[in-house]
Parts: sequence; structure tokens; C-alpha cells
Amino acid sequence: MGLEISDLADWRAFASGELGAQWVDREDGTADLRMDDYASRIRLHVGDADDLAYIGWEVADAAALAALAQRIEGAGFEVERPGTELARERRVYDLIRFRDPEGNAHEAFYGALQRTDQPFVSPTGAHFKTGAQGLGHVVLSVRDDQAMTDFFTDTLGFRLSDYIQTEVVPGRPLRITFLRCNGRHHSLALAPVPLPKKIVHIMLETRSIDDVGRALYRCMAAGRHLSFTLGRHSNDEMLSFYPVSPSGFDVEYGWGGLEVEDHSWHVVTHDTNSAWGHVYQRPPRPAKPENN
Ligand SMILES: Cc1ccc(O)c(O)c1CC[C@@H]1C(=O)CC[C@]2(C)C(=O)CC[C@@H]12
Ligand SMILES: [Fe+2]
Repeated sequence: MGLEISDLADWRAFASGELGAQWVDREDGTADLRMDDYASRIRLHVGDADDLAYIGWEVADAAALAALAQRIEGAGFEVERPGTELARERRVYDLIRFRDPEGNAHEAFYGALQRTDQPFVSPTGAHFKTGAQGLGHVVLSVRDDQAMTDFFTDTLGFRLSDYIQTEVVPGRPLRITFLRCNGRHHSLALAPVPLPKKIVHIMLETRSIDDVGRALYRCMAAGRHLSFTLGRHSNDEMLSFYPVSPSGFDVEYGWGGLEVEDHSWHVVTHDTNSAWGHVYQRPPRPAKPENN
């Protein structure tokens, strides 16, 4: 995944110092966040957007990548094949680029570089649940959730896990769509909310509940605002909290998410976000400018 962020130093303190990802400065001025053996899980590009730059979806091999490209083109969407130079920069063997119906940039790749000779070491001792479930999940703010759902299911092959139908703002019913592409309950969720950013949050999952507890107290000690307090989700049973990143969007930091098996899963609709907790915290008012 690529993020365009305005302040590398703030992100280093947050993502590495509080959340426990491993920070790697790169010669081109970008930085990589490592969460496992992969050389790069999240690439931070410096820029003004403070938003999602692209989402990278991993496929099995060259044949799977070619078949995916064909499906996307067959559905009438353009596919870019940027070739070896960008592939090397992304630290993968090959990739394609395309846009979803609302213009969000996606990449699909295979052959990610692993650094088994330089093992992942978290500065806080955290361990992340990645592997066959990928790096976590991302929630996009969408305008037309049916068109977006159709694209991700019919064209890309995602499966619907469930819906959550709630009124976060009283009188404004909201239906969030949760989609999976592996055993993780959702790698992508679509929220029809009129937020200024494409990204609502990204979620990182740890292997130990203590990793979540430690990160929560590191964030609190750093004075980090929490958009939602600690809680447990109704659908994927994730125990998590939501600190606001230096870019203004949230990061969900959780443990204990459900693993879904295709043959036994059926779609349900939940009418609540959480079994408990996840209390919304209004953002603090910006400090009054000093009189001078
Ligand atoms: C409800 C839920 C289930 C599983 C998740 O991984 C997850 O992040 C959420 C929370 C989604 C989140 C919310 O509940 C409050 C209202 C939010 C912020 C939105 O407006 C879009 C995403 C919503
Ligand atoms: Fe989430």
C-alpha cells in the first residue's frame, strides 16, 4: 500500500514508535514500513494529499496477474503495465495498475521481495498477523457503493462477507459493505460516507492482545487522539482502537479478527458496529492562535 503523507518525522514517531512497524528510510526520499519478512508493506511518499496513494493486491504468480488484467480489461477498465522499473521500485517482480469506478488507484503484483537475511524487528516488540491474510484491511469512502461492490466482486473476485447497517449520525442510516479476498474477514470495506479523504482507515492486526494494549498506552502517553476507544467489532470480532494518524485519517490497531472459510460462511447483516466499546471521541478543537 502507498500513502501520500506530508510529514515523515511525525509518521515515524507514530507508525514506528507507537504502533511498532519497522522504519526503513529509502534513498529516493520515501520510507518503508515493514511488518514482516516483506521488504515493504507500506510505502510512505511525501506529498500534500495526506491520503491513500494506491492499494497493492498480491496475486499468486505471473499467470494469475495476466488473468486478472484480462478480467479488468474485459470489464472495460484500462490496465497499465508499468514494467520493470516501477516493479523494482515497489520491490515486486511484476505489477499492473488500474483504477476502480471511483478513481482510486490500485496495483496488483506478484513476487514480493522478502528480506529473510534482515529479519523484521519491531521497535516496540509487536508481531503482526500478515502472511496468507495480507497486511490488514482498508476502508474506502465511496459515493456509489453498488457500483464499487460490483467492481470488486464481479471483476476482481472479492467475496461479500457481510453488511453493517447503523446510524452513526442519528437519522442518517449507513450501510458498510465488507469484502474479502483471503481468510481475513475483510481486506476492504466500502463506506458510503461523504468524507473528504478516499481512505477512512487502514487496519493493522497483531498476534498478541498485549501488542494492542501496549500500543494503546503508547498512543495515550504520546497524546494521540483516539477516534474510537478500545472495543470489539460485531462482525469480524476484532478487538481494536483507532488512533488518528498524523495525516488525519485513522489507523485501526487490532487483535483477534475472525478467519473466514468460504465453504461454511454465509452473508449476514449486523445492526451494530460493536459488541462493546468503540466509543467515538470528538476531535479536539485546534488551539486558538496567539495574539501578537
Ligand atoms: C463497524 C466496523 C466493523 C469492522 C471494522 O473493521 C471497522 O473498522 C468497523 C468500523 C467502521 C466505522 C464505524 O463504525 C464508524 C463510522 C465509520 C467511521 C464511517 O463513517 C466509515 C467507517 C465506519
Ligand atoms: Fe476496520
